[in-house]
Amino acid sequence: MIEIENLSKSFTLHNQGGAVIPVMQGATLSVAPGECVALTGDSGAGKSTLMRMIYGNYLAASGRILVGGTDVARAEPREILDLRRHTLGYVSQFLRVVPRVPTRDVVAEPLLAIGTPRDVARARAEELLIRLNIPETLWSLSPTTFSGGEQQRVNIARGFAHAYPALLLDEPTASLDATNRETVLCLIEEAKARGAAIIGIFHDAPARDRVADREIDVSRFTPGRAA
Ligand SMILES: Nc1ncnc2c1ncn2[C@@H]1O[C@H](COP(=O)(O)OP(=O)(O)OP(=O)(O)O)[C@@H](O)[C@H]1O
Repeated sequence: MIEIENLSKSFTLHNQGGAVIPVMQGATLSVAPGECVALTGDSGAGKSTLMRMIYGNYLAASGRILVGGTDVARAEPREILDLRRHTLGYVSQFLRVVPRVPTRDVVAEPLLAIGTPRDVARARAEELLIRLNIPETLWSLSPTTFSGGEQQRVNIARGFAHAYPALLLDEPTASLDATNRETVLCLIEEAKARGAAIIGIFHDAPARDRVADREIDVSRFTPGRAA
């Protein structure tokens, strides 16, 4: 479902004389449907950078990133948007809040975007909001004023609303209480059971051990570092 071959990436620091910093070299990995692969490695190894390249936020210098047959490294912006709409979900660490949109619609939006009937999309959104303990009194409010933890749970609900065939999870259990953490782990297990290919970053080691089938140490792709 996800196949990454020989991926390299450098950052050009335009505000520092155009210095070119290589951060990744020869990254290769694949994730099958129903499998969860955890990215590990020290801080600065390149875990988030790899995830952002898979999502099409960062351009790769060379290599291939196949997600459901689309090469993200070479895709047109329109293809990337299509891929994100139908195939590839990304639960980042922070909710990007659109002012004035009610929480229920923030969560339902990925389903509405692919033409799901409004009542079905709303029912799924409500199911997730209940599971993630967002009180019903908040559903009609914009999450702009929510606490950090509430925003994170809305973000997770949104990320799991549509049954994406491929899913990127950046620290999905970070700073959650035990009950909500358990719910997120169950959502990941359910996504695997329906065949989603998942790549995750989990600093929560017990969570990683529970849901990940394999670990890939990204340090082995860091230029100048031994694996
Ligand atoms: N936008 C950027 N511009 C320049 N350098 C960057 C940029 N983003 C990341 N880097 C560099 O790329 C390297 C990898 O960073 P990345 O955030 O992917 O590491 P990480 O493994 O996710 O670390 P952490 O566990 O601390 O989040 C680091 O050396 C970082 O300084």
